[in-house]
Amino acid sequence: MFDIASVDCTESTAPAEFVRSMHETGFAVLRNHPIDPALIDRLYKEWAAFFASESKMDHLFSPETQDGYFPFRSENAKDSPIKDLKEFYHVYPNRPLPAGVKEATEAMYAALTQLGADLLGWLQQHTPDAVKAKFSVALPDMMVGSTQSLFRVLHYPPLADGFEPGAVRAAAHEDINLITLLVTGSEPGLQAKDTAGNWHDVPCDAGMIAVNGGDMLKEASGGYFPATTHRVVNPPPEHNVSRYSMPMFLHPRPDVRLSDAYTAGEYLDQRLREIGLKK
Ligand SMILES: O=C(O)CCC(=O)C(=O)O
Ligand SMILES: [Fe+2]
Repeated sequence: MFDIASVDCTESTAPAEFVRSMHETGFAVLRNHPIDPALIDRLYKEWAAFFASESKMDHLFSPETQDGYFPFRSENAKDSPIKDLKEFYHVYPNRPLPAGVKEATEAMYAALTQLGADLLGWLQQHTPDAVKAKFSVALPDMMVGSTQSLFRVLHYPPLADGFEPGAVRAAAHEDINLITLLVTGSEPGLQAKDTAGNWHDVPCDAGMIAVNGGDMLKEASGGYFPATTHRVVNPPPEHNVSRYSMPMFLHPRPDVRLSDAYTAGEYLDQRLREIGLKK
């Protein structure tokens, strides 16, 4: 049974239901959450204009700081030889942003950081004591003072004629970080894999926020919270349109100890090399 909860954040049962779903499936979907729908709409409009403009090339990413614009086909999933069919922009705090998106993007970054801290509080509260004992500090405290969280704005363009066989919008992968808050895509396509290897559509209507656990949460919890494999499938030929989505990857401070084997900083460096974003 792979039951991704659709959690109404205003219900008293929300925290426990959220944590059950994160344990059993690695995913949960939030309704009635505190992120302003008008801000979500504004962001999608402003970023669509950015990706449609030639001036996006003036904002090419910096290999050192990893912020900025990553052109079409920059990234491959770990162990995948084929680049994904996407372009994206990486937002980090205290880095310049294109003028047309700056204000709303900074507001969204702050709002998702706050929501993420609240959700980590829910996880901390409803994790069994034996698992909690593994955390070097409480989960929300891992984020205090962190400037590492990454807000990624993704554009998957319509598929071009004759695109490389086997290429997909986003190949199967796990996220690296603690938890991801995904301001849901403008189009369907996100799927999560259960432990038997079956793929399930992640239910995300417009305005919902999908949450999933990453490798760092799995590492810190000794596997109690899985880092569920997910992917974005290509659209059917009769509906070949752009898709936008906006994941916020919550990253602890680099000095935070995840496990006996790794600090968060050591863990991140290793994974960025594997996905071709760092040399
Ligand atoms: O576009 C999506 O819905 C998911 C993107 C994703 O999984 C990622 O960027 O890690
Ligand atoms: Fe992902």
